[in-house]
Amino acid sequence: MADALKIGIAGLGTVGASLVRIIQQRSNALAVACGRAITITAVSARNRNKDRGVDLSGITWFDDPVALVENADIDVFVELVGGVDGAADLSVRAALARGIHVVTANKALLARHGVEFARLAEEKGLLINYEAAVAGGIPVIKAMRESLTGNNFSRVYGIMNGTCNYILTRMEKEGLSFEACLKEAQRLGYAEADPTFDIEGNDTAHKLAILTTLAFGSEIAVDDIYLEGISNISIEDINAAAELGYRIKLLGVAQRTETGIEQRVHPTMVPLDSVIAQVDGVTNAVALESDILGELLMVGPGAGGNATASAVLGDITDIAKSRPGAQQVPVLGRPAALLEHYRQAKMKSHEGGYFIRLSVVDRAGVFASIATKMAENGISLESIVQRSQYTTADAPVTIILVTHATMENAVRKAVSAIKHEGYLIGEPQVIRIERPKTV
Ligand SMILES: NC(=O)c1ccc[n+]([C@@H]2O[C@H](COP(=O)([O-])OP(=O)(O)OC[C@H]3O[C@@H](n4cnc5c(N)ncnc54)[C@H](O)[C@@H]3O)[C@@H](O)[C@H]2O)c1
Ligand SMILES: N[C@@H](CCO)C(=O)O
Ligand code: NA
Repeated sequence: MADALKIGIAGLGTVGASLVRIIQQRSNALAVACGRAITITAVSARNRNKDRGVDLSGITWFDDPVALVENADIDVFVELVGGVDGAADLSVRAALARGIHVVTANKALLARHGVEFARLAEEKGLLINYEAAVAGGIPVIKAMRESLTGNNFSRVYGIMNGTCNYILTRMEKEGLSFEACLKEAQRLGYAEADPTFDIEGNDTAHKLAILTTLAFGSEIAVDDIYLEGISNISIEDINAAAELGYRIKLLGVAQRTETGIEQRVHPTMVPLDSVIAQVDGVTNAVALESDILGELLMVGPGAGGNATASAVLGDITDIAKSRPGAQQVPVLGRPAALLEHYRQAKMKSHEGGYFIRLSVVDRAGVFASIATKMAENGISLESIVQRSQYTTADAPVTIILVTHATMENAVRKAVSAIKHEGYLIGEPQVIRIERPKTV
C-alpha cells in the first residue's frame, strides 16, 4: 500500500469536528477505497480544551493555522476556519507557498480570492478542492469541473443556502416566526458565524459567483451580483404566493443574456408544481441548463456537519487517489490564465415575471390608477387582485399584481409612478418570478 496521506485540519467546529469523527470511524474503509490510509497529523482551533466528542490524542495541536501549515508534516491542508481575511486567507496562502494541496469549505474566501489562489496553485501543480463550499454535500463542483466539460451553459440557478430555505419552509409549514427559525438553524450548525451573511443573501452570492465562473469561464465577479435577502419576506408574502400557485425560495441565478452575464440573488417565486418548489428545509438544489446535456437538477443536503464533511472527505480522497505528476483538474474548471473578463448584464434589463404587493388606502379609483401605471409602462398583467382576507375593516387594502414577462426597468418605473400618487402605504413588495425549464 502507498504511504498514508497526511492531512492537517484547521477549524474544529461544526464541519471540522464531524470530519475528524468520520475519518477516525472509517479509517479502514477509506484506506481500501483510496489504496492508502488517510492520517490526521495536525489540527488547529481556538480552544484546545473544548470537548468535541473526538479523540485528538496523537495529533499535533497548533493554536495558529499558519503555524500548522508551516511546521506540520502534511500533504493536504484542510481549511475549515471560515472568514475571508485573517487565519483562513493566511493559512491557505502559506499552504500554496509551501507546495501543499488545499481543501476548503470556505466560499467567502474563494469568492474573494479564488482566481488568485487558482493561479498560485497552478504554478505549483497543486490542487484546491472545494466541493463543500457550494451546496454542501451535493457534488456540484465535481459535476461542473469534471463531468460536464464541453457543455455550454445557458443558466445555472438554485437554492444554495440551507439556513434561508430552512427558515422559509418552517415559516410556511409551521407558522413559526423568522427569528425562531433562524435560532434553530444556528443551533443545528447550518448558519454562518455571522448569520447576516445567510439571510441577506451574501452566502448565496459567494456560491453563485463560483458556479458562474465554472459555468461561463469568466473571472469571479462577486461584487457584480444583484443582492436581496429574505429578511423582508413576511408571512403575508408566503401565503399570497401559495394562493397564486407559487412558493418563495431564495434563489441564486446566473444566466447568459445578449448583453453579458446576469447574476442575481433574491427571494423568488417558483411555480408550486416545480421540483424546486418541493425542496424543503436545509436541502439545497442546483439546476444546470446546458446545450449537450439539457437540464440537470441536483438536490441534496446543503448544510450541517455531516453533509458538509462528506463533501470535504470526497475532496481529500480525490487527492489521496490522484497520481503524483498527473495533470490536475484546473481549480476553476479551466486554467486561471484562460478565464475571460466578466461582462455584466445590468439588472434593470432583467426580463421576467413579477409579483407586486401594494398596501393602499381604500379609495375609489386606486385600483384603476395602479392598472393604468402598469399599462403606461408597457407591463401586461397576468392578474390583479384585491382580496378581503388580506384586510380587516378600516385597514389598508392589499392589492396583488402578477405580471407577464417584462423588463425590470419598466417595473421600477411603474412602482415609482405609483409611489408618487399618494395612496400607497409603506413600501411595495416586489418579488421576481423564475420559471424552471422543465422540472
Ligand atoms: N456549517 C455548515 O453547514 C457549513 C457548510 C458548508 C461550508 N461551511 C463552511 O465551513 C467553514 C467552517 O464552518 P463551521 O460551521 O464548521 O464553523 P464553526 O464556527 O463551527 O467552526 C470554526 C472553527 O474554526 C476555529 N477557528 C476560527 N478562527 C480561528 C483562528 N483564527 N485560529 C484557529 N482556529 C480558528 C474555531 O475555533 C472553530 O473550531 C466555514 O468557511 C463555513 O462557511 C460550513
Ligand atoms: N450557512 C450555509 C452553510 C452551507 O454553506 C447555509 O446555510 O447554507
Ligand atoms: Na457541494
